[in-house]
Amino acid sequence: MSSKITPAAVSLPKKIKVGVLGATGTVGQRFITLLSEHPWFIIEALGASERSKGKKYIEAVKWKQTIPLSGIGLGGVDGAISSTIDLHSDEGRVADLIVRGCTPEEFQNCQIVFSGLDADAAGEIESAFRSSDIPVFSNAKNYRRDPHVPLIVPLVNPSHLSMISQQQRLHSPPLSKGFIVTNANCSTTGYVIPLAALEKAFGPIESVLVTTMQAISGAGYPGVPSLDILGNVVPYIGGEEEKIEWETLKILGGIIDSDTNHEGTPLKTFDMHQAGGRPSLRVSASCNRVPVIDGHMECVSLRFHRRPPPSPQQVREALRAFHTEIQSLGCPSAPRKAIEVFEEPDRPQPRLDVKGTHNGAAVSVGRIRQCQVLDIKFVVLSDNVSIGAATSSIMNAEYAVLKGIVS
Ligand SMILES: NC(=O)C1=CN([C@@H]2O[C@H](COP(=O)(O)OP(=O)(O)OC[C@H]3O[C@@H](n4cnc5c(N)ncnc54)[C@H](OP(=O)(O)O)[C@@H]3O)[C@@H](O)[C@H]2O)C=CC1
Ligand SMILES: N[C@@H](CC(=O)OP(=O)(O)O)C(=O)O
Repeated sequence: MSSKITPAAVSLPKKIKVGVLGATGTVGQRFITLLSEHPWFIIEALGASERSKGKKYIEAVKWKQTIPLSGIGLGGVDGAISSTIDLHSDEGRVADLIVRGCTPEEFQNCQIVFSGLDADAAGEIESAFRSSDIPVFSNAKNYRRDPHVPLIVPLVNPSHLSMISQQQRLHSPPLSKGFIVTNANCSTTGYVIPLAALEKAFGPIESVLVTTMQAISGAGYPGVPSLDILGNVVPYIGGEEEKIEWETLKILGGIIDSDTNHEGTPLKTFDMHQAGGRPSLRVSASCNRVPVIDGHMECVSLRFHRRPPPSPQQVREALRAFHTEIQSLGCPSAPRKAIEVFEEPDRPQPRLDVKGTHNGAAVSVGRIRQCQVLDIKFVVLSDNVSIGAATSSIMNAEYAVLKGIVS
């Protein structure tokens, strides 16, 4: 039985003060770009390592976004029309914020923090924020396997946020506001969205083969040395295949009642895609780094449990029709269409299609065809830094606000 969050009686959100941890990195910069246009969230504080602490943001960061940093405001934009500020006005500028250390004391005014922290630092820092009753929406891998931490792809399983109350209850001491929610690995996020659409339309998938071609920006800045990647393909990304194979099960699975704890309180657990007599889902991933700047491309072949399987045309229609709760609720960062389906035989392509028509918040699928070994195969393209990271965290937070989980 999957556990559902009941809608809270919340009125439309007021301005919410947010912080960004790891604000100088690739994901941190994308957070800032997106938050600066956000209708509800206002950037209150930025944090990074000791290397950056105490400097003005513009001096600490190697800014790599296409919008100039000097014109970026703090967000909370009514109507979310534009973040562009008048350079001669007194309005707050991200560029002038002083970078703080990543301690909860320095983020006390924040109602939410978004984390783009390096995984080497994220474990302790995110835990300290949670213990200080500050909600954390993280991109780092550290807590994805925690049995009480939701691993959320917002276009797939936002209802897993219902596990937050158990996480807070079991924390010592129990928490009223703090929690950790994680995003998935960027390659997992991209391909799990069409998988979810297909399971919704045609029932369980039994097996998946996925081969990734991952952009350099996935490795952060400065990332893979140019002499390793220019004119080359590197057929190994440490830990990536294991993450895709495991995370897919937690995301596509449900939440079930499990045991009781030593006090006799009933506990819930993630079913890892196995409850309700579903056949277990087997995933095999092969990951490659390719000389592309942004956009992870993935070739997917899969077999359905149902026989006969759906035709390529039925698959196409199901992907086009996929509509998610995040969209129905009206989360401001949700794409109008979750999946863009291409008919052209040579699309999607990273250089042409990575942003799509939804500023990187949706995924693109093309080349849907029959597979002679499994049932169906296709290619999926996702913006690894947007839907694969920052946009997903922001959508998770929007959902939590609308459900009254964050106030
Ligand atoms: N890039 C991508 O496409 C994706 C990345 N992720 C994950 O998101 C996280 C961020 O990735 P990315 O932005 O690419 O990484 P970067 O290496 O570009 O940025 C890392 C950030 O962490 C900060 N940092 C490093 N060490 C510490 C420390 N000891 N204390 C406080 N802050 C620290 C850095 O600050 P400073 O500048 O001061 O060193 C910087 O702001 C990682 O966990 C990554 O695995 C997830 C999905 C996709
Ligand atoms: N490893 C991914 C990005 C990433 O950081 O993944 P994770 O958050 O799962 O460690 C890539 O290089 O493209």
